[in-house]
Amino acid sequence: MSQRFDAVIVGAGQAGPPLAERLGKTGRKVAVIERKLVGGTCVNTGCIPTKSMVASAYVAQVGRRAASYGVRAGEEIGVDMERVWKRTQGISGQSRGSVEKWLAGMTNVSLLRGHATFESPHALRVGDDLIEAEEIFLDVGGRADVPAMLGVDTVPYLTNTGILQLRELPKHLVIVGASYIGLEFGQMFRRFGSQVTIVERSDRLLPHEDQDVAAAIADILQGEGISLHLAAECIELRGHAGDIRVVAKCPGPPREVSGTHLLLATGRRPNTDTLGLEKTGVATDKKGYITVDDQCRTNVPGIWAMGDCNGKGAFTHTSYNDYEIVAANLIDNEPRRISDRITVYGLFIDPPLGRIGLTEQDALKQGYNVRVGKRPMTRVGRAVERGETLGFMKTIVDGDSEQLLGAAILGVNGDEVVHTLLDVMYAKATYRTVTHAVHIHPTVAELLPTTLQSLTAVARSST
Ligand SMILES: Cc1cc2nc3c(=O)[nH]c(=O)nc-3n(C[C@H](O)[C@H](O)[C@H](O)COP(=O)(O)OP(=O)(O)OC[C@H]3O[C@@H](n4cnc5c(N)ncnc54)[C@H](O)[C@@H]3O)c2cc1C
Ligand SMILES: NC(=O)c1ccc[n+]([C@@H]2O[C@H](COP(=O)([O-])OP(=O)(O)OC[C@H]3O[C@@H](n4cnc5c(N)ncnc54)[C@H](O)[C@@H]3O)[C@@H](O)[C@H]2O)c1
Repeated sequence: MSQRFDAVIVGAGQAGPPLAERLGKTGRKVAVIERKLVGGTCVNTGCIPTKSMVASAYVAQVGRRAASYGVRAGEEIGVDMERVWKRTQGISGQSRGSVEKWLAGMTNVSLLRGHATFESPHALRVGDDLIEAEEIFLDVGGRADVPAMLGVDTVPYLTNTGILQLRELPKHLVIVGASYIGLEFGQMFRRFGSQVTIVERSDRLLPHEDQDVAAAIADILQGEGISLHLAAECIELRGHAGDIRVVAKCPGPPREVSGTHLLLATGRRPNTDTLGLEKTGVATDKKGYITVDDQCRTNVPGIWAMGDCNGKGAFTHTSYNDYEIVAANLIDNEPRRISDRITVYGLFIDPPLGRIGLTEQDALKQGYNVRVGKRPMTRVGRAVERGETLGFMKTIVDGDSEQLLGAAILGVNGDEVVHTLLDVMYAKATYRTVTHAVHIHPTVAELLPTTLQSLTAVARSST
């Protein structure tokens, strides 16, 4: 059967549903095509389930430290993975249900179930149906990228999807990849009670972060008993379920770690390989990310790409912002641009890292007159009162314009506190806006003015 719509959105992740609502309200007849679970990665296998599990892991950790707060916690802390799983599935399921209900209530919007592939630039096949539209918006997201390691075809492994279904605690979880996914899962499973080993090919954690930030994160994780094996390349997988070995064959002599379970957290790839893009002429880069301009338009008129699949961001907030950019330009005649976006993300280990703008190393590379203000969390009253003093606050300022270039807040509430500085950056105000502001006592944010009053010049060679 052939059906005609004014607009079709492929993928009901973070950008698709809000755009459907806006387009439907303009009077367009809209179809949203989803092949699997409404809500996409974030709701079902990403942010929401992982942050729910991070919360369980946090409670376990606080429980272990209860005596230091003068609290008698009773018996030894134990984690019931079945209940952690049920809680996580409950939260994720509730969120998915909300998106389903939201979509169902939208004016002029139909949800079609199935995998969409292009037949031509303005026609998509979904099962037996041909869906045609002048405007097509791709929000197809991505999935775990599994490298072609030796042994990967025979040795059982988990990705972010499978690990969320574990209902028993792994005795020893080995993780390949020490970035967002590897570190968040690594710390939470350690706190649940697993032995955890993380194997990473770079010679330090998080090479895109400043050295001091990466080193502090390594200390935090090692302090909880996580083993880090860095500079591990040419990885070969060996063994079988329950007895898995990860062998790094270079550089230097082979090094082997073994465990009961294996998580591959080695990056993501876009879901563009099964879209039939070759029938549209839509350009992609060599990794398969759809090439878009500053308004999320592809090179083919009438086709847009939003979210993880365009490679301009890899977060829920960047995907949602892509929707805002498309809606602003297409519906509101407002020239919003991807390039106006300031880098912002959290790494949800505990304590969390809140990051905005440039790192110190990147600011120096870009030739700024860099000034850095730093303060350890041991000198933040609120952190001391809470007994959570790991990490530090770091602010990076351009000495010429006095504008904030970036910040890294690794510490209790760092993921929230960093927004104080982000909004000042969006306002293009100078850092003195923060130093002149009166903040609530006792909070972590109240020490941002003091941190900014301690700015010192950084020489180019210091990173
Ligand atoms: C473990 C993990 C934790 C994360 N934690 C965070 C976090 O804390 N904060 C954060 O900001 N980001 C986080 N992310 C990233 C975040 O989940 C993604 O950036 C976000 O979900 C991207 O949204 P999207 O709409 O671009 O794509 P997705 O959410 O992936 O949605 C794409 C949708 O398209 C559907 N689809 C794909 N191809 C087709 C097709 N051909 N036909 C029909 N439907 C199709 C898919 O089924 C999917 O539902 C995390 C990711 C992972 C994996
Ligand atoms: N807090 C958050 O916002 C959050 C949380 C989880 C995931 N995410 C999103 O998910 C995406 C994917 O996260 P990720 O951590 O899987 O990927 P990533 O691309 O950030 O990091 C992959 C890591 O694996 C290492 N690696 C890759 N191949 C390897 C190999 N063959 N051997 C050893 N090490 C190898 C890389 O050096 C890198 O450190 C991120 O881009 C992020 O946007 C975000």
